[in-house]
Amino acid sequence: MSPRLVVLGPPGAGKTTVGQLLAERLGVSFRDTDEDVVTATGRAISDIFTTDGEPAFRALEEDAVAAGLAEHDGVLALGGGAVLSAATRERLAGHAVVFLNVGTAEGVRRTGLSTARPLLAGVNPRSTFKALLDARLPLYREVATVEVVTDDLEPEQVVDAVLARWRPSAG
Ligand SMILES: Nc1ncnc2c1ncn2[C@@H]1O[C@H](COP(=O)(O)OP(=O)(O)OP(=O)(O)O)[C@@H](O)[C@H]1O
Ligand SMILES: O=C(O)C1=C[C@@H](O)[C@@H](O)[C@H](O)C1
Ligand SMILES: [Mg+2]
Repeated sequence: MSPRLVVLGPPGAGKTTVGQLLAERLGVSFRDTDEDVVTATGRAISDIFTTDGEPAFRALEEDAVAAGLAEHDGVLALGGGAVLSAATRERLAGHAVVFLNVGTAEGVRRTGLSTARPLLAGVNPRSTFKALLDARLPLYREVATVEVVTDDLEPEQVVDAVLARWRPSAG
């Protein structure tokens, strides 16, 4: 079993929003590794980050991604930092992987009103977001088979762009 599509990108790129819409359009189910970590631990992601630290969250996330890739046949959204794991990047080889990109200004705008994102909770979310994006862009691109820049698109338009460019050659 293998996901039809894996969706990744930075916070606010729309992995959850667009991933759900993509699943609806394709008539398949949606799964989100952030949600899987919350379900498995019974804890909020911000609590895991604050109490146990980021490495503990990354270990849980790596397991959630491996399980999702092995068990899920619909659309699988990964946490924004999942690509930081070399093991995860290796596991993504051969999958249809959509990179939803978003620039700093729009990414901060979309995530700015939420306190649920521990990595962006500091004093300067803009510089934090930019640093995160700079560090991760090569990693997202290393594993992606399709990239869509979402800044000027509504979620349904992002879905249209993904479906227009994704060729389901792998089934
Ligand atoms: N293309 C878009 N245009 C406008 N708003 C968007 C778009 N995509 C997502 N949003 C909005 O941005 C916010 C963040 O979207 P979403 O939660 O889907 O991002 P995410 O990539 O799953 O983030 P995270 O990494 O934190 O899980 C939501 O309020 C959502 O409605
Ligand atoms: O970009 C990140 O590192 C994160 C994104 C979210 O999806 C969550 O996985 C968590 O808040 C960390
Ligand atoms: Mg999400």
